Amino acid sequence: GGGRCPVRRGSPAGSWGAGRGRSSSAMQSPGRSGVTYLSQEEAQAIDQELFTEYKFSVDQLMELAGLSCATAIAKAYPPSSFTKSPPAVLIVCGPGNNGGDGLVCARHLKMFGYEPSVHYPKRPSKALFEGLTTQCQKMDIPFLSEFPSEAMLIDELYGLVVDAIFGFSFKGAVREPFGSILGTLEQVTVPIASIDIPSGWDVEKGSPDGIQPDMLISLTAPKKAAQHFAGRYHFLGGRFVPMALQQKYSLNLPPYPETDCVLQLP
Ligand SMILES: NC(=O)C1=CN([C@@H]2O[C@H](COP(=O)(O)OP(=O)(O)OC[C@H]3O[C@@H](n4cnc5c(N)ncnc54)[C@H](O)[C@@H]3O)[C@@H](O)[C@H]2O)[C@@H](O)CC1
Ligand SMILES: [K+]
Repeated sequence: GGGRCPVRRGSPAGSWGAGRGRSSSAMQSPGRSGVTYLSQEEAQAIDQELFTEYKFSVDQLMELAGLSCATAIAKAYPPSSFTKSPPAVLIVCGPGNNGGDGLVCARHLKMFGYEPSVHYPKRPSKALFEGLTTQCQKMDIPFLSEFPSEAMLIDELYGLVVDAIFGFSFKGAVREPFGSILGTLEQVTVPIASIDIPSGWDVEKGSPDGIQPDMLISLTAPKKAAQHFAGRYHFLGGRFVPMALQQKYSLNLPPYPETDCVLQLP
């Protein structure tokens, strides 16, 4: 592991749909390639609006989000790129909806021919998460009761780690057991694919000392922290934001190709 490809930066800004919709907030910042990078507050406002105004259920969007993540992972790390067969993936799930995305992602990865294992140390007692857990268990996806304490062990057993610990609601100093887990993940050499936000990163400012994922799958729209992402693969997923909502928040999302649920960002 170790060697990472140089980042591709500096592609022309505003290459799609620039100027569409109205600018709803002076806080927004266009990232490289024109797509808007959201503040934490904006991400949470869009989330709320999808549920309250647009009447989506969490289950629906979580399914689409998790499927997007598994699809993006399969594009960046096809099973043939793993040194071992079947391709083993460790998915670490946190206590909120980001962790739920991870459970859905694990289930789809299994369907795609991967061998996922899940570590899920803080499980909310809600029917949604219990259901997602049972679905995984019934598909023979193992749940590890202990997190491997040595990074080397993770490197030996898995070809990829999926970080589904925290998403856009993360705030403050990391509490246990996630501090130790992230400390170990900082030392692994196999690639890390982070769902929505690299966990432990400030949602807007990032974290130079935190984990450095090789892949980031931004859901709905990238958050400001994504501007500090230096890994090889940045994908957009969660192709479920209605056009009126895209326009209200001036998301300026690039068009997804054909029927794809993910899109690689420059
Ligand atoms: N709005 C959207 O478009 C969608 C969002 N989804 C996912 O939902 C995520 C947001 O989910 P949530 O709002 O549930 O929150 P998160 O999953 O981001 O995290 C919140 C959880 O982490 C805990 N937490 C926060 N700060 C912590 C700290 N410093 N130390 C330890 N624990 C901490 C909280 O107590 C809470 O349990 C998104 O990032 C995305 O992955 C998808 O499931 C569906 C669609
Ligand atoms: K994450």
